[in-house]
Amino acid sequence: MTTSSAAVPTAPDTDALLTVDGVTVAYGQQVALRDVSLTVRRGSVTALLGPNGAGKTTLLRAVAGLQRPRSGRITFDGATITTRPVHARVRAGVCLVPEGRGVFRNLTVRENLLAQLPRSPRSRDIGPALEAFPDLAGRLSQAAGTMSGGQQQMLALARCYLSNPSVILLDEVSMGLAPLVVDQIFDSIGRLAAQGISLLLVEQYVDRALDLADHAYVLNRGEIAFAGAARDLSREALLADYLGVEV
Ligand SMILES: Nc1ncnc2c1ncn2[C@@H]1O[C@H](COP(=O)(O)OP(=O)(O)OP(=O)(O)O)[C@@H](O)[C@H]1O
Repeated sequence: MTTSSAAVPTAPDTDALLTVDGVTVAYGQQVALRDVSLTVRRGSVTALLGPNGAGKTTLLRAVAGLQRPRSGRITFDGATITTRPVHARVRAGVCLVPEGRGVFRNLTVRENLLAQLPRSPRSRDIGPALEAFPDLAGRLSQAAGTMSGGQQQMLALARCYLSNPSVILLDEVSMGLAPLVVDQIFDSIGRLAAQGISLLLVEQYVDRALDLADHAYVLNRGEIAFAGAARDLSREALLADYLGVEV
């Protein structure tokens, strides 16, 4: 019997940390994601771009376990996690910084950080977060809701960081912040990436996202319109070719 070249198995993508494979998500009759596939490689930054309503938040929520796909598969670190509950995904190393920050406004900075940790007293150490986000160290007793938007966003990042993630899903972390503060946030997430944490970055500041990213995907109306190297995607091409906006 002869073997054809088509029968040669392809090597598994050992670089892949997170894989979204043919995922469809619908809200009732409305399909928000249609057969979407995406890979986040170990130690890489992946930008997920697209217009309002494209399905970016829905994709992050599906990966985090907040939205059940209608079909398709999500794998993380070699295991299928499509139907695993949120807390199991956090424990495995998947953390979401949601749109709107997701900090407890009435709790202090210290309480917000402690709330991220397991109950066991031995593991109640918020030191690593304060080392990574030193601006929070002087604000431990301050109610999170009384801090600036940028400081709250830092706290949201610090909370994620404490769960010792392998991948952080960032949903428009720069939303509503002044340009100088956006710089600080990007510096912080650049430092997380430099530590080897993979990032899946949904961002309205396309240029900044593409500067930081290795890979990029463009979602449009629930479908992938571009997948490739971030350096191959300019802001102009994104607008003109994928979103149909004259530039
Ligand atoms: N809870 C929901 N119920 C019904 N439809 C929803 C719900 N959440 C999102 N959608 C719809 O799903 C589609 C994708 O929304 P999604 O928020 O994922 O897009 P997005 O790309 O993150 O947009 P934005 O940049 O505005 O946040 C949109 O048409 C939206 O109206």
